[in-house]
Amino acid sequence: MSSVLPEAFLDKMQQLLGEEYPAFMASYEKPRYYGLRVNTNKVSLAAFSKYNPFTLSPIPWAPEGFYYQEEDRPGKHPYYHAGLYYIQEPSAMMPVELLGVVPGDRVLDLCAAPGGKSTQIASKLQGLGLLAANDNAGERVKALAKNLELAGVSNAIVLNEWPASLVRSFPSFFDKILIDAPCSGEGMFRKDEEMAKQWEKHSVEKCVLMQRDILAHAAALLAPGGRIVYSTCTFSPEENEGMIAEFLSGHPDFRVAVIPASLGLAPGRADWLAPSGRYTPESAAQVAAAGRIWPHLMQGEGHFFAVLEHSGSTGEAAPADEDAGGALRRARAQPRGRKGGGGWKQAADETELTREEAEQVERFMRLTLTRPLPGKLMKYGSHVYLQPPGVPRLDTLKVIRPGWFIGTLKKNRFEPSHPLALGLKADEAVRRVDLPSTEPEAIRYLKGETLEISASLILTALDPKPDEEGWTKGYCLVCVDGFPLGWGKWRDGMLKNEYPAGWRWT
Ligand SMILES: C[S@@+](CC[C@H](N)C(=O)[O-])C[C@H]1O[C@@H](n2cnc3c(N)ncnc32)[C@H](O)[C@@H]1O
Repeated sequence: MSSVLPEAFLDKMQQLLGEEYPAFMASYEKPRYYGLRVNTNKVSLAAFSKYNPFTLSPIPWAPEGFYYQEEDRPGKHPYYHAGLYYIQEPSAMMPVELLGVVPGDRVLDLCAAPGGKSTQIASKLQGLGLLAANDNAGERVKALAKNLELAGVSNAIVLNEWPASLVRSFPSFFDKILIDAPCSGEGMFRKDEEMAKQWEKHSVEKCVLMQRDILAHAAALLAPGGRIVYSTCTFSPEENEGMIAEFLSGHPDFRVAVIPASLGLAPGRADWLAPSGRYTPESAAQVAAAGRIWPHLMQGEGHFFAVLEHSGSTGEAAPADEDAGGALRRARAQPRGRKGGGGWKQAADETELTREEAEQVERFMRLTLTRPLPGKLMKYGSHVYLQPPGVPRLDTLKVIRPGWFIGTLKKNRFEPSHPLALGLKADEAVRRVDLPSTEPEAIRYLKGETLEISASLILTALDPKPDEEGWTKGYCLVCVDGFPLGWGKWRDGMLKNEYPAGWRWT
């Protein structure tokens, strides 16, 4: 593999690493690592270990993360379609671990597509608080929305914005912000040879410009006392230590928090920073507290991480042992800013359902679900969403999902969405059918086939069971080993397949 690495990159790494360079180069001849992360929003680790069909071993820095073997192919299992895990490079699980998310936090994932870290944040939130997942790339943001829906996330909004535009709607709003920055990707060359081929000498300078802009706006989006994690998958000091030193020089109310030694990270390389007019010697010295994953030292691809803590509105540093929820409580006490003017995408009152529309949704819920769902009902066009509490007005922003997409208003009826099915627990549906993952029916369902299912196989969480004739007829949640896959419509022994075409097993 080392033959595809660009000469200029190799020269640079040799200069930086000195004696360590041969060990670094030897890592390119070793196979890459494969990782998956269990979605604890849907299944506990203990329950997953009972069902797990793969050969897994734990990733030391991520409690929900596991290495798997290449031949396991977890993307080709019905559990993938139930959103029970996300396939993610092991090092990429570190930034969210460092963010210290607790249920109830307001979290912004600023550069979020395709959503690996957003789904991890959502697992940590456990359905409480708010995740705002944003990416400025129009195509990539669609994958982000889909991955959040597959993961069954009900408390997220998805935005397609530039950071500067977010500041107008969310000034000093978020308790935690993740910046998984666009970068020159040098740490990914072993995983993806194409990235090595695309690397060019000037990519670092281009990325630095983007990173500077993103970091500056993130500071304005953070609540007093909040935390930013900045991460890249590249080695270049300009995009890492240099960027952080520069940020600290312009933002004296932030400091780099020390990363627990138990995570086993190599330190930030303050010694790689030459004197520069862009940062002070004091800021440069602080970056030693940042962390790096080196492919020759740990079982993952190359990454950089810095935890940036805001000192709090009083100007005093937050106590080191304060729990992450402390930042949240302080932040909650702050008055929140409201939107700025200009460029309305949809007037606020257009998002309200008419009485008839609200009744249609309510009727569906009563007939199909065992309990009402929390959140504020709203519509964008004919699409109905449940928005988590605490979201300010979004009408100046490009909104991809203003909340959990639960269904569509049709003429005189409400049609449930696929994301609604994926965000439910099996016992929340009045009717469900449970397909074993070991039988072919689960895959036949995922391929879009109609299934023959006798009435005796329609289960319900209602106790006592409904006694009216024909209760088994209607929308039925199709599950694999007890985990929702999607909707079917049952009638007279046939389960009409409602699995959407764009999601099907191929
Ligand atoms: C490293 S990738 C993010 C990967 C993602 N966090 C994950 O775990 O799946 C960086 C992302 O930043 C986005 N991006 C680039 N410039 C941006 C900007 N100015 N504002 C917001 N997002 C940006 C890119 O479109 C890209 O999707």
